[in-house]
Amino acid sequence: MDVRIERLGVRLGGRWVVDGVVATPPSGALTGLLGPNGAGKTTLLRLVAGLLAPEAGAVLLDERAVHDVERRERARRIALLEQDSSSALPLTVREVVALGRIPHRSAWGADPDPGAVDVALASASATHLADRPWAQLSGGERQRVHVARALAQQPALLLLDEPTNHLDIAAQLSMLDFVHRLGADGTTTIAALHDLNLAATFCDHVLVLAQGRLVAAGPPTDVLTADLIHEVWGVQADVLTHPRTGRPLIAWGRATPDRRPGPRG
Ligand SMILES: Nc1ncnc2c1ncn2[C@@H]1O[C@H](COP(=O)(O)OP(=O)(O)OP(=O)(O)O)[C@@H](O)[C@H]1O
Repeated sequence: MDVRIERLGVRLGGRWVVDGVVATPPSGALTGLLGPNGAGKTTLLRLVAGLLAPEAGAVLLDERAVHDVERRERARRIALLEQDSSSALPLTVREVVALGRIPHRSAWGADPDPGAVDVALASASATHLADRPWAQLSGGERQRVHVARALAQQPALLLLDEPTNHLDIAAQLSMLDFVHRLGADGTTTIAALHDLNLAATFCDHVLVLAQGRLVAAGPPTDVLTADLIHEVWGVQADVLTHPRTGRPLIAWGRATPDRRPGPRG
C-alpha cells in the first residue's frame, strides 16, 4: 500500500503533538518510526490508521484520504498493534489470533486462508502457546500473541507500536525479520521502535520525530549518525559499521545531563 503523509498535524491537550509532518514511507518496505518518549510516535500511528482525525494535513492511502476508506475495507487492509493492549478475554491464544481473520471471513464465516492463523503464530514465535488460555500468559507471551493477531490479518498496511516490547532477544529478531520479509508481498510496515540498533538492522527507512516534528528521514545508514543521535536523544554514541551487514552499529556512551532533546535547527 502507498502511504503519503501530508503536512499532518493534531493538537492534544492544547499542544501540537504532531506538527507539520511530511513523509512518504516507502511502499513494500519496513519503516522505523523513531524518537524520544513523548515525541508523537503513537499519535502519528493512530492518525495513519484513521483512529484519530487530523486538524491539519492528511494521510493518503493509495491516494485516498484514510477517512474516505470505508470502515470494513480499513479493517481488512490496515492492522494496528497498539502499545500495552491487554484485556481479560476468556479465549485461547488460537482464538485470540483468529480474531485477526474476522474482516476476511465471508458472510457465512468461511476463511479464505485457513492456514493464516498457524503462519501468524509461527511468525510471532507463539506456536507453542496456541492452546493456552490467553488470560494466563506472561507479558512477553501476550505481546507475541498481539503481534500474531496483527499478522493474521494479512494487512496491506501494518502499523506496529513498539512491537518488540517485553520480547526476549530471539523473539525480537525473528519477528522483525518476518515483518521485513512481508515487504516482498507488498506490505508496507511502519513500526515505532526504541532500539536504534534493531531499527538500523531491519528497517529500510527511518523517520525520526522530536516534539511532534519530523527531524530526519531516509535509510538508517544516512540518518543514524552520532550527531543526529546527540541532537535528538541527548546521548553520546559511537556509530560504527556492522562487520557483517554494513549497517550502523551504535555503541552507547553517556547521556549528556544538561541536554534537552529537541528538534534540530
Ligand atoms: N489524550 C491526550 N491528551 C493530551 N496529551 C496527550 C494525549 N495523548 C498523548 N498526549 C501527549 O502527546 C505527546 C505525544 O504522545 P505519544 O504517545 O504520541 O508519544 P510517543 O512518541 O509514542 O511516546 P513513547 O515513546 O513514550 O510511547 C506526549 O507529550 C503525550 O503526553
